[in-house]
Amino acid sequence: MSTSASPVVKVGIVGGTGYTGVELLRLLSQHPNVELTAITSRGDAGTRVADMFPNLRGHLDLVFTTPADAPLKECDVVFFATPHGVAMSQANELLAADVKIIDLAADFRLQDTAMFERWYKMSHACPDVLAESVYGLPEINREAIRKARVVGNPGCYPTTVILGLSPLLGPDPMIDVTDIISDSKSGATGAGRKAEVGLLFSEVSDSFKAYGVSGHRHHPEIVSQLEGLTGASVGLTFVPHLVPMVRGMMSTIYVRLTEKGLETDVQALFEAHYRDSPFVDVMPAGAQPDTRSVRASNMLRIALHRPPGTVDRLVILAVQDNLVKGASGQAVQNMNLMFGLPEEAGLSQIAILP
Ligand SMILES: NC(=O)C1=CN([C@@H]2O[C@H](COP(=O)(O)OP(=O)(O)OC[C@H]3O[C@@H](n4cnc5c(N)ncnc54)[C@H](OP(=O)(O)O)[C@@H]3O)[C@@H](O)[C@H]2O)C=CC1
Ligand SMILES: CC(=O)N[C@@H](CCC(=O)OP(=O)(O)O)C(=O)O
Repeated sequence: MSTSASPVVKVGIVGGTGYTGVELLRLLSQHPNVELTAITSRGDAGTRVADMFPNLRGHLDLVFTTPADAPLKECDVVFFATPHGVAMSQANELLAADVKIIDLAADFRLQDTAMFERWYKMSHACPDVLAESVYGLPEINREAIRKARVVGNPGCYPTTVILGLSPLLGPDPMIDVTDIISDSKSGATGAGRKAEVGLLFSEVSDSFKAYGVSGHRHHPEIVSQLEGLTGASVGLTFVPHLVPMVRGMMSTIYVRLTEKGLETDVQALFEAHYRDSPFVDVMPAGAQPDTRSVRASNMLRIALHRPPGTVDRLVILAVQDNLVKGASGQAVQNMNLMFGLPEEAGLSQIAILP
């Protein structure tokens, strides 16, 4: 990285043709401190990036290269916008060349290798690198991310659930941590750009369904982070849904307040907790955040409700763009911290309405 008054970070992206890859390209091509150096595709090597993605015409003059030909070792940081298992196979080689790594997949999210192997059906290629990696959720791990060489960017659902609950946790939590319910919904880009019958327009549109109810790989990721924040066993019912929209994610989280929580002004608690977090907006009590209000921006909006019918129920609404705060925007936020840049650099986009 150059160290002039306006430092420049040389960036490589493995997996530039997918949805999170093109979102990284959109954000990084406008970032004031980034020089995009390498972008890979196995199937489209030789194609100009702006020919595949016309939104980048005039902003990016690069050609896809194969991962083997890409000058990844000349970069300061490489983003892996690839399926699970790709980043860990190249991590040691890149680290030896002094290249930092941000993985958008799950190779560096679960510290327990047995748990990783159970959920992802592959053995971990570099447990030593996993042990030094940092879970890339800046709002809970900001200082550790600043010093990290390897960051495991969170899954999209976990970002909404963990940030929706984090102010309520700690050794003496405000909620009953044994009984948390998250009813979560994602747009179809959450499943990536791959060709699959279940993702066809005719299958997804004009319909609405739950999936992964008996087990989803984000469940252990969320639980392990919540347990780290509270130091106790967490009981979570997590039900993801696929909704007929392109981008956007919403988690509706149901909890029961403890005596301590009932005595606390939870609205003030959330506002104080996120006062210095530029990408978490705690809306006024009773507000109704919608996914449109965060579309294409790195913002996660939260609102708290105390619905009638019980004395201790708190409902937390959390919305984000799954491709931005849920993936590529969060990855850029992590890069900013790792390179001593302002956390908001390149991430000031306001949501698109309508
Ligand atoms: N979509 C979302 O909302 C979110 C996704 N994620 C995670 O981010 C990662 C990327 O997701 P997404 O962009 O949606 O996925 P896509 O399926 O849209 O894209 C995957 C990309 O990886 C490349 N690729 C596939 N296999 C390999 C390989 N063996 N070596 C190198 N490159 C490879 C493909 O490019 P090519 O075939 O051209 O080489 C393609 O560019 C995934 O791990 C996903 O789970 C995380 C949070 C949210
Ligand atoms: C709608 C949809 O299918 N979403 C994906 C989650 C996307 C994501 O964040 O997943 P990773 O953990 O793979 O990074 C799913 O449920 O598998």
